[in-house]
Amino acid sequence: MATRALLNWLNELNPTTRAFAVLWTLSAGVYLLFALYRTIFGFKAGRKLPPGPWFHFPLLGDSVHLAAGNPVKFFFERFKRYGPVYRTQMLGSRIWVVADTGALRPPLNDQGAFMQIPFRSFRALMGEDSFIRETSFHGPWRKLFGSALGPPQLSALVPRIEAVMREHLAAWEAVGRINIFREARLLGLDLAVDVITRVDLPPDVDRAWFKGQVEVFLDGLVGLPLRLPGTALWRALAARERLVRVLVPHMAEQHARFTQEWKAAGEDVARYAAARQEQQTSCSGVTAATAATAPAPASPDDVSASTAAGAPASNASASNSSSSSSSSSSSPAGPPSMIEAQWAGWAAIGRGDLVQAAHSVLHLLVASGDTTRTALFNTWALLAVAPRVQDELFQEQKKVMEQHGPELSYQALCAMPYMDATMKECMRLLPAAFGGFRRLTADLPVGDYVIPAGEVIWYVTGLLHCLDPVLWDGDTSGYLPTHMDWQRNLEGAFRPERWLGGGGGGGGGSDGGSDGGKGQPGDVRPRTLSTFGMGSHLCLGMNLVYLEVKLLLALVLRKYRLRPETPDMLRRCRRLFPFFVPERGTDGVLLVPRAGEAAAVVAAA
Ligand code: HEM
Repeated sequence: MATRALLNWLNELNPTTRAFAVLWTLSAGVYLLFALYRTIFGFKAGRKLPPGPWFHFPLLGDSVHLAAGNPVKFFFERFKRYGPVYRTQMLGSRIWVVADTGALRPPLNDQGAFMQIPFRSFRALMGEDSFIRETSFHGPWRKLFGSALGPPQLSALVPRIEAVMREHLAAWEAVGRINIFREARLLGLDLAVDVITRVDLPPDVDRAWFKGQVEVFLDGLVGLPLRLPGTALWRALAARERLVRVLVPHMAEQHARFTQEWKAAGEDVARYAAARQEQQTSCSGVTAATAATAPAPASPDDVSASTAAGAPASNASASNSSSSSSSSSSSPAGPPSMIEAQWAGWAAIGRGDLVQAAHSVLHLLVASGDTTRTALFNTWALLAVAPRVQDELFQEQKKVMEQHGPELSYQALCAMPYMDATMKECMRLLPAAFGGFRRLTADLPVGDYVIPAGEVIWYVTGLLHCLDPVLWDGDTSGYLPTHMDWQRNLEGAFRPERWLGGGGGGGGGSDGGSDGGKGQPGDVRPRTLSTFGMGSHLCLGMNLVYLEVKLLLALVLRKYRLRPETPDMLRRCRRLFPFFVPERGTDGVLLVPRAGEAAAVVAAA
């Protein structure tokens, strides 16, 4: 009956539409059969495979659900249904979400797995290879990269970061408000291009044009893998070509210098790192590498290492070294730059050519561009709706100014425990990165299940924070546990004081000697902060990001209160994945001068 009705309907269509309908139905059928085949027979028999939803939207998978809704809520629902390991689909890739920190430990420490972002669009733009997977020299390479971001280097970066920020602040002050979403992106781009990567451009290339092309490139990274004219990936690939064309001739000289040094070090990362460190010590009189290399935490859930490294170390000797940590303009006798560290990594796997060197600049912009802007925006967004926290921060700034004067030096930035706590709390509630991926090279047992070698696993930051063994009591009956429900209970969820408390909920005072913040009995220090990764690939830019966000907040909050033009901006926000995108027109924040208060403090200081 139904078949006859279908045939009649088809007969009534014009030939072109009919052909199209038949083709579409056939391809949908083939796709479904293929998906079924892979699900049933795609794995070796005899293993208990983790569960997952039986249906996924073709190509898009769970990105459909995630695009409109709170992703933590979404993953928490899945966790309730399937437990700590389940199958999902994202942008054409099958992925296994793993929320069991014990099971994550080996893969996150490069045992039976390597780092790989599975999204095809990302791989098309960034390439398939990565030297970061090479365990034989990953340790020395981390040391090399880390030495470009030690306390002396960070200290030297402060004035540059501040100059860029002050320029932006002047523009916001002129109109008395900030569109925090757009402005965070522009500021993030300026910091990534002008300060972190320090791209040096030929005089005839417009920097604004260059940054515009970088934006197009970044926009194509996480999207549908469609290389069709007009798609984000298509435009990003074209932007990449243009950027590389500009960079290649201009960086030839610096790259030639690097190649010479690289050869002199026997084309070995450890020896190159040692040689650079030697030069650095003899140039500036300080050894940055020891403090710079954040040690990988012993285990993924041992976040004490990651949280301890989550802010510039207060006791680090912050030399006022003027040594450059720039990429394009550093001299070979100075400390290594981040880009040189990248080049060493590529050269070590036989990719030391100039074109790859230009691609490395883009890789560094990816590592630092959207992540930094998301950290800036997420922090602003939470603070704008939390006047209590703003006031606590202002009180802390008053003390910092009394002790260090009005200048925002590296030392002053290291003396802000409540600000550190606020940053961590923002990164816990609204992580600037949604986790990391590993491709398994060996079967991974998780509880009763086994994920086969070859599959991709994903630790979802927000879910791990939700299941924090210290904050979560195991109750799955509610909407979301209070410590993550910032959309409906901001005061209960957003509590920087947690990070100042000890294990028993003692409130402020025990972290770095702060007396800032009003702790409550429930303010227990969280165990999990995975925003910057876990295990042996813990983010190397973490201290830099903390420094940037703290500097911006100090600059703004010393003079202004932030007041959102749309007070329920956070609740109205629909798009949170992969980055928090507010509803159009709701991200305006007013700069309300602190009038006499601020002026009096500055005068006293
Ligand atoms: C808010 C900003 C940032 C966030 C949230 C972030 C997050 C992360 C995460 C989650 C990882 C580990 C990935 C994994 O385990 O799969 C990572 C690694 C890394 N990040 Fe960041 N990142 C940020 C900013 C930066 C910046 C500014 C830089 C450079 C200046 C940077 C450089 C790196 C590098 C080089 C690694 C690889 C480390 C390794 O493989 O040993 N990141 N980042």
